[in-house]
Amino acid sequence: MDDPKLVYYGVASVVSLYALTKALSGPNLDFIPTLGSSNAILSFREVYRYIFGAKELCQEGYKKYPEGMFRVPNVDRWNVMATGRELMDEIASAPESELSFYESINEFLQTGYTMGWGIVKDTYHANVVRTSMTRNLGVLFPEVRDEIVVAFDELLPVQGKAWLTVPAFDTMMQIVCRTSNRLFVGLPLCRDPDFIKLNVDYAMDVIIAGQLINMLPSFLRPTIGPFLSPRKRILRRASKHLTPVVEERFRKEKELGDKYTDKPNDLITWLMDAAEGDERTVPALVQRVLFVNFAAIRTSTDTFTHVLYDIAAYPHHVEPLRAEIESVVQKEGWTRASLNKMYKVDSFLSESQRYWGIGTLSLGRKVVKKDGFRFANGVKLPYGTYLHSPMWSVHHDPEIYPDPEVFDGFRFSKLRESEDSGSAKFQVVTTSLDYLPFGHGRHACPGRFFAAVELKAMLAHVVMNYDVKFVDDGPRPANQYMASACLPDSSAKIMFRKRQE
Ligand code: HEM
Repeated sequence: MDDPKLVYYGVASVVSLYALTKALSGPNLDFIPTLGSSNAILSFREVYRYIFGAKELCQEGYKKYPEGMFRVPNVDRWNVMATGRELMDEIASAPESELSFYESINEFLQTGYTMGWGIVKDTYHANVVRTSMTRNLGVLFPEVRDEIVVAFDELLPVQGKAWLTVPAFDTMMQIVCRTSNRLFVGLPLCRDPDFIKLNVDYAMDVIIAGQLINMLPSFLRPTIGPFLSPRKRILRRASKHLTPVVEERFRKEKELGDKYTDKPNDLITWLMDAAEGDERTVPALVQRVLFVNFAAIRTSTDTFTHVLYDIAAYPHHVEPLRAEIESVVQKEGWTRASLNKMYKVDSFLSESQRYWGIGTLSLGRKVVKKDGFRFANGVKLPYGTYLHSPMWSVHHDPEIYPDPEVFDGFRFSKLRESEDSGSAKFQVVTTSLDYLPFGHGRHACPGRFFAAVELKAMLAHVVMNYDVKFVDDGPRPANQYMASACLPDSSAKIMFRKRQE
């Protein structure tokens, strides 16, 4: 690219194509105020600001349009942001037939191509996670705890007083993947290196493939989409591990009928019990296990890496956390019920999610009602509009959270203790219009009960067994802001040593 003219023409074509796409596609939203220019070409500066971190742009709109709406430009479309409790409440409670969570997420991930059309058509897994998985968290807690202990021991073999340096994100990803799969597929598969690796790879590859497919014009997607998708490749790898397990369970079911009472208590069984029609086949069940892994692993790993950085960045929390955990465990041991009594542990996780969170937006929806979605205030958004709420701004609003720029790991436990009988209101799993890391309303994350158990047990394990610090006693590694994502630095290293008394 020595010729500057080529660069110029290249940039000019991309800008024109982008402006043309945005101007021609998408609904007319001229009546919603914009930040920057409302002209498709001139809004390019805001597109750039959006891509390199929606946080600041949305904060500007949140201040300028409280209890209202504004729109921010993404590369190929406008995103409408709704602020204020009333509008957010309407979004969270709107039916799927009017504001669709699934259409919004499926377009982002191109789910049909990246994870199969069965997942798009039938979302029964959400119910399985919400009901069977959550119901079993108490009885399966010893397994979750065992996997955490074994995984940390194997991945962090600290000795004496020596510090051990490890890549933070990759190490936590391994531990989260193993621990989650102890509940999903059980031993020994949850520890199989290839099974872990393929789930980790899939979690990363789906996002990339989804974005690439999104760049294609719709008419090319059916032809090119499958080639860009990692689905078949990963499904083949996963089938080697899972197909014999699922086949064996189908065989026993056929042979023993009602007498098949010693079914393993895991995700595979819960899915088999709930699946119907085409979804009750071996390949569909294998794909479904992969999908639940996708929903669980990246979200939980990013969240826990933030938590780990916070332990190192705000070490004055460690002693009070240790005192709380020690006192509860001495009386009751390690159980799900005892974890529920660790208010400070719960609070630290809540605060980390409030302060950083893995995204800066929440309540992503697409208007799918043919004649548009009308809010109670009379504003009507046309069919096809993409809608969000600026979560980061809500979480940093001083009217909602006093001193929002202070990281106070015990902010929520203090609120809980000040209410009657340890109110459920300030627990990490309780979603609200003021607390949105797991969404809110109809589609609030069904896996949050499991995620909370797993991440609190990991946090408690870390503070009870290790000292943690950044390499060279440096500062907290900077987050990576990309569009609406707020990701912890995934290349930073962190140091552990055996806890010194
Ligand atoms: C800290 C970890 C996690 C975070 C931050 C998180 C966050 C979210 C969010 C924001 C949503 C969308 C909610 C909305 O727009 O209203 C969601 C949906 C979902 N999550 Fe999670 N999640 C986490 C862990 C998990 C885990 C461990 C599982 C499974 C075991 C899971 C399964 C799902 C599923 C299936 C949905 C789709 C819900 C539906 O179909 O209505 N998530 N999650």
